[in-house]
Amino acid sequence: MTIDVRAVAVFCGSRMGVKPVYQQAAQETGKELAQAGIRLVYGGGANGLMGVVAHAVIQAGGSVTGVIPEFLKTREKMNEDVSELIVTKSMHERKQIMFARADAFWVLPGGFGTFEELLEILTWKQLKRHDKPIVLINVDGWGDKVVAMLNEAVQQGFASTEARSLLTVVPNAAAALECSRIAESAEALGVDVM
Ligand SMILES: Nc1ncnc2c1ncn2[C@@H]1O[C@H](COP(=O)(O)O)[C@@H](O)[C@H]1O
Repeated sequence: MTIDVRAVAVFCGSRMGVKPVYQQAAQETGKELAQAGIRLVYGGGANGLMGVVAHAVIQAGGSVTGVIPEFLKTREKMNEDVSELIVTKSMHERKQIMFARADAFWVLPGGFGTFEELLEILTWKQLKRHDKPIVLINVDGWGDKVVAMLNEAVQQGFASTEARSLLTVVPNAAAALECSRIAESAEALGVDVM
């Protein structure tokens, strides 16, 4: 049985990064979500890869919820083109709303903010605050060092192999979609695929 993932939160850079392949992957991700009828939940900005993903969803006829704190409206260039725009009072409120609205979390290339979002959602899962799929889309090896850092934490005895297995690493958005659905389906069946 496959359960529909209705909304995916995508964490990614508010900058473009240096390789064109990052933008291509962001575009592909947006298109993939729209074609699958899955709503994008994201940080609400028009800048960087965040803006590229949102634009690609909109272009492909999909739905987008942007969640942006008041203080970032200018800095991250609030995206007025989205289907639903939520302006929050704080970063904490933004995180809470994005968490509540998403059935899965996908991570594309990004900077410190993206790392923070990934680690927070992963540690919430480690602490059993949720059981939603978390998928890192490892565009052109971008995530290799992030994954190496997590593996090193296990090797040094600071994290369990079980905790490490809560993050799935895939090469592209099509694979992210597939494993998000498999994970949802397995949860419904009570099967442990992690
Ligand atoms: N400390 C943070 N917590 C949550 N989100 C954050 C934080 N710092 C920045 N962000 C947001 O993350 C995305 C991407 O940031 P990059 O640094 O470009 O990866 C952006 O929406 C930030 O507002």
